[in-house]
Amino acid sequence: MRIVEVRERTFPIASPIRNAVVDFSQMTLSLAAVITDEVRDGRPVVGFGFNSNGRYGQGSLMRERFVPRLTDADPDSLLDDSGLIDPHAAWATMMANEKPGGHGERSVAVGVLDMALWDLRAKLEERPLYDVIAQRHGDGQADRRVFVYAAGGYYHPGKGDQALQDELKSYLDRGYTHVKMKIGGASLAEDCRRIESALAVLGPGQRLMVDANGRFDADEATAYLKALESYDLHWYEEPVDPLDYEGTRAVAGQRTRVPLATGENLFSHWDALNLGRYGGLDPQRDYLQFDCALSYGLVEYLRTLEVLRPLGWEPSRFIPHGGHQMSLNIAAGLGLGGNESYPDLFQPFGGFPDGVQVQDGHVTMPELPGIGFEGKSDLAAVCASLLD
Ligand SMILES: O=C([O-])CC(=O)C(=O)O
Ligand SMILES: [Mg+2]
Repeated sequence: MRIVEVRERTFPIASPIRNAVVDFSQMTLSLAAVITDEVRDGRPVVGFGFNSNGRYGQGSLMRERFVPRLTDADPDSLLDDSGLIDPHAAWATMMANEKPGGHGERSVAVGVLDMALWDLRAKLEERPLYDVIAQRHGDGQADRRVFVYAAGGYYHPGKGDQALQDELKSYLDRGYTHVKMKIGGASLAEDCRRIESALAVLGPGQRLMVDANGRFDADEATAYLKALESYDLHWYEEPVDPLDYEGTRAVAGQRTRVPLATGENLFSHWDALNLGRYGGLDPQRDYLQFDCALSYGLVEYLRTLEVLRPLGWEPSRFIPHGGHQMSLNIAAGLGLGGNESYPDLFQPFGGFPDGVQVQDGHVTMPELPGIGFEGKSDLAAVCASLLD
């Protein structure tokens, strides 16, 4: 079998919301289709992938470097002994002639293609990707029940505390137990009022995460932490710039009972390892949120898990950013702590296959071949549009 063509297109995922640092009025993503000459049920087998919110579409990098490397390669060099596409070999081919370090936007372009290659691989095996991952890289058995939390609580023009409460309550009504809201885009006093409004809806039990999107320096982040300590929070996310390991360490060293979470904007296993080495985080208390769709895909994510394990980080402390089905499959296949979800945002790319309900803060993965995109009809239609 061989890859005959890779198509990509940029799609808008714009939304009139903002966090502490960016608004999403111009947000886009790249969707890619890896098309093969393997025919099943009269149709070629195609793998799909896309990046999650936050880093925009990466079509030019794919067109100029990563796709030609795949399509120009000796087709046999991309296969393993079973004669099926090997995402690890394809990854090495895409990354030929790329220097180490400087993990900017190329990690997004490769992450999109890596996702499509894993979707392809699992479809060729006619199995759910979580099974492929569990067998090849986990303990052999996937756990199809995955914790998910609802991310939202953005700043929005004219949105008051009542609207925030209504939003968060609607997530609870849809089966979520934990919800996330933004902080750092208003004064500390206003954010405290918003947090209190949210907690009034949620009740006790550390059911609220707050996300500062890397907005603060260490002193501001620590001042926020002092105020946050009086609330019963599940975690305090990205208090400082993700590359500010010293700042992370300063916040983490305050010895509070508020867990920290970070990592969605670190894009390589080296960056992750540096966070683990120098960020002062506690593997018993804190959480890591690396998102394969932004950071070179599952091939690199496996390296990240591997280098952090000796520092005490078990897969259960990883809860990826991004709200996509790829990370749901990884969570089920490798026993991660769960996955983010955006119930009302970034559609049709986020979310779950049709009919999958959130119950008691968990979803149960259906048995669909590949990642499962074809089981979500609105997403399947967008994927299919790439093949017209
Ligand atoms: O607002 C964003 O950029 C998304 C984000 O941080 C998250 O989902 O944690
Ligand atoms: Mg975040």
